[in-house]
Amino acid sequence: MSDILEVSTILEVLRPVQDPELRKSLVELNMIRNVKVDAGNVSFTLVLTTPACPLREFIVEDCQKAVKKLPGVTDVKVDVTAETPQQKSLPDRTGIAGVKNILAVSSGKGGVGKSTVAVNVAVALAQAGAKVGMIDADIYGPNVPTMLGLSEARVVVRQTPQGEILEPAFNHGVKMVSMGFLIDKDQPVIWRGPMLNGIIRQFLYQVEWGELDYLIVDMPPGTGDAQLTLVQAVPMAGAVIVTTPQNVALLDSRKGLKMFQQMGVPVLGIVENMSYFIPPDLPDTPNGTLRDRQYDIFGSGGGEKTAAELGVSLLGCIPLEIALRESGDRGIPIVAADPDSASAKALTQIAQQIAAKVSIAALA
Ligand SMILES: Nc1ncnc2c1ncn2[C@@H]1O[C@H](COP(=O)(O)OP(=O)(O)OP(=O)(O)O)[C@@H](O)[C@H]1O
Repeated sequence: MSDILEVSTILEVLRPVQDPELRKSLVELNMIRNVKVDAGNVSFTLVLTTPACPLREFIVEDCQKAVKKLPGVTDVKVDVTAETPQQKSLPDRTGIAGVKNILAVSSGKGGVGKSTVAVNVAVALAQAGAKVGMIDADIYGPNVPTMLGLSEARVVVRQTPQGEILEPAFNHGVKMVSMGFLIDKDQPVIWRGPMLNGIIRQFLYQVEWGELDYLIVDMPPGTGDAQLTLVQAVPMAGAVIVTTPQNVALLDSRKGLKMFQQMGVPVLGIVENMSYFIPPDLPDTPNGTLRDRQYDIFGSGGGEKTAAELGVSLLGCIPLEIALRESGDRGIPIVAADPDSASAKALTQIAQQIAAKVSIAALA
């Protein structure tokens, strides 16, 4: 039998079996390893990110069912182990020359303020003296150019002996390329997998980034193929997950966290956006200004609780502030437009925490 059953055949039948939470192939997630075939006996290792995975029995059963369908298979043995992100090696990912740390800013859902956080963290890091680049990979709503005051910018393509090189746009101390530069704002775009992968690779490897301390990637929301392509392409120093108090406990953030962990990318922490509301322009009262008041519209403490449950840090909470939206629309990020505002202070502290966590992770 051993001459008919091959390792590649086993992997082929296992390919449709998905991680139930991420809804992605176990084979593509590199969770199936060490496949062995001895006559009709098949064995392999299933590598989880946590030994306490509540769905492990289901996953094992799905794998066994898939392999047992193959003619000639008499027994399927699945060894289950867990590998923490730090233990994972990244043999197939190529770094970008001159770029020290690539960071992903992601969210489970759209509209939670992911781009706002990514842009302000980038500008805050640049204000602190770091060399910073940004890739706006949000195919659904590439709004980083507007937020950085670069909505009219276009990438310049230069022909070099090594091929095409893109010159990034630059403002507020940040170099940036965006999906928005490539598309007509009024035309809906249907990105096909290979085309999107090509552009992502071009943004990573064919941009004149020069020396960068941080390259921040504003990811598309969710955990789809584009996200997977990005995390698989380059070695990322860490990921930051942005959420709102209402979404914080939802499966979306958990899924994002799991995707990064599964792909060996350390999750630096969660940012809770729109945590509370600070009313503007309210009169002074004998007991101080009403501006000092904060309204916990969506309740409080959710981010902290979820971060603790998921075993990651809460990097900070950003208030819902009209000035933050206005500064984004005007193309002057709040950390530059009004550094003393509550949201700017929160964002600057978040940037400092990210920088600290990246350097600690680099020493580990
Ligand atoms: N804390 C906040 N206070 C006020 N407005 C905010 C805040 N955070 C984000 N916004 C506004 O909410 C809108 C959506 O934010 P943003 O574009 O950053 O979200 P996103 O998660 O990147 O969305 P998408 O997935 O659509 O790209 C923007 O108009 C932004 O200015």
